[in-house]
Amino acid sequence: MATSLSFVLSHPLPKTHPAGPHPSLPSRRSLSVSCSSNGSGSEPAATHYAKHRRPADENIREEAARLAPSSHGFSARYVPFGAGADTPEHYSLDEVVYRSRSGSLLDVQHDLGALKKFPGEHWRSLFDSRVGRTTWPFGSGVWSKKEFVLPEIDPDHIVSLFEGNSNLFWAERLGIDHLGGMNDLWVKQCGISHTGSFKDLGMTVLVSQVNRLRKQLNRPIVGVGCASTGDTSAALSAYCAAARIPAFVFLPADRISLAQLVQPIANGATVLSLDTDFDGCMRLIREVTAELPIYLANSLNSLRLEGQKTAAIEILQQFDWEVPDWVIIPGGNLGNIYAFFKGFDMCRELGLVDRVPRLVCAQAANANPLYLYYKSGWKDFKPVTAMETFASAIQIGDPVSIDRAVHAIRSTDGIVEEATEEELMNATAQADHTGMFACPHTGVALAALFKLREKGVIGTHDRTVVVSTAHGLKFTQSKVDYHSGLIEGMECRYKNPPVNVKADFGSVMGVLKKKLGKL
Ligand SMILES: Cc1ncc(COP(=O)(O)O)c(C=O)c1O
Ligand SMILES: N[C@@H](CCOP(=O)(O)O)C(=O)O
Repeated sequence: MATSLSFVLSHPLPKTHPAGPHPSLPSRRSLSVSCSSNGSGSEPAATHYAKHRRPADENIREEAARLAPSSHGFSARYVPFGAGADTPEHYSLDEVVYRSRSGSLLDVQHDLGALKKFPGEHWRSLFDSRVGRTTWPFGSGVWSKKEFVLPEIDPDHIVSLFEGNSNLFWAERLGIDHLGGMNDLWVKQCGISHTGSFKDLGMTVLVSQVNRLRKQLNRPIVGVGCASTGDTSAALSAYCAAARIPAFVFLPADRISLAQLVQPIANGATVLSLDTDFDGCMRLIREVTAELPIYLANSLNSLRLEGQKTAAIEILQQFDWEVPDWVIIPGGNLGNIYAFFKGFDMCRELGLVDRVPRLVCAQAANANPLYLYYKSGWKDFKPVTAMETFASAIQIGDPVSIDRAVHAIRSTDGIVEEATEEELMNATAQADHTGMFACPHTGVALAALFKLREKGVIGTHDRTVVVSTAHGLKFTQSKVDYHSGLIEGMECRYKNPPVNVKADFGSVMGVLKKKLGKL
């Protein structure tokens, strides 16, 4: 068991753990410790607090560098997706590699043996102790789980905007009014985030690793690039701007929202608006990154998913490490559904929880290759040409992570559901009427929930989490269209258009009396 001083400083242990004391937080960094843990479980006298503010000329990154070790025995590497711990093919995370020798996807494989030296209770206490702090880099919901994410990176190379720690709220009225009295319905607000989507969780990890490659290992990486339906590019641009790394984004012209388009522009990225769809942009960025030393930031790069999986760990944490029954996630390129699976499964494997929830992947009917594959009994996967959908960020017909998604669904006795344009827009509007401001992708997940409730698959008292993937404010045009009732072929049943009224007392009173009469 580790006994070095530096290890103890970066790994507070439960008091009862034989490996050593559990310095209460957050001031463990200012402990004037002069001895290492002796493994006896007794509290060394030296663990008295001297709570000093860091010197005025030192920032939190420098403070972390002074106090934290850069390595502590945990490690991770790339392996072909689905490979076991004994695989002969593996790569250092410092290599620039996106595919295995046979062309399959890669996965980040952690040394679970090393992590298992500590019981689940240790990890639960450690992660809980870091929530809501400003200690670098643990103020981030992603980096507060650093040992499960990128254990070997030096905190000094981390590029973080203190992402994560997003709200998981009880959707009381939505459950009662619209879902037959569901009383344990929750929404994980991954879109209430720095750039307005869950992509921040993955991008902090990917850009941090690039920062390490450039700064520590002097690799000639000239920038980072992605194809995007709007959210990946926004996150990439923000994190690259924070780290002074050039960003290159390939966007399908006229297929993303104005708010999403303006994000990379404002953050100083090189924005290429291309006359093709997302799948076309994806093909181009893969060709370009094979040719130029531009690092690929799409979720084909499995580093991203290491950050995204922390949203699943956060959900468990927010439920005091109780496992929900269902988690519903909208799917496009299909990295995120696997990231959630990985987060949940890692916690099961390491004893933080004893099972995983059932996962539902929700797709827009206009871009539903996973749904069709699922319906075929997993017999026949065919990419589709994705049609226009209000859930524009998931308008993807040839998802890169198809194999990862199938694994996630099958391993959790999961389900794939789809939502038509009318279903997703109605679900969004209904949720909004209960106080949310859901994006259309969240609408897809909500519509899937409505359907699974109607079919009786999800029960009234099942603890269910809907993952909201982006902020509704990025997609206001869809709401304007809906509430104007101007969408061709759509009833817009829950529309609530503004009333144009003459600015005189009588007219205003007339409108209000009519309205009050209906309440
Ligand atoms: C807002 C939003 N929701 C859901 C998704 C789907 O995530 P994934 O591509 O990982 O399936 C994306 C991106 O594709 C997105 O931007
Ligand atoms: N919705 C995504 C599509 C690309 O997905 P990625 O996870 O592979 O980057 C986006 O916002 O661009």
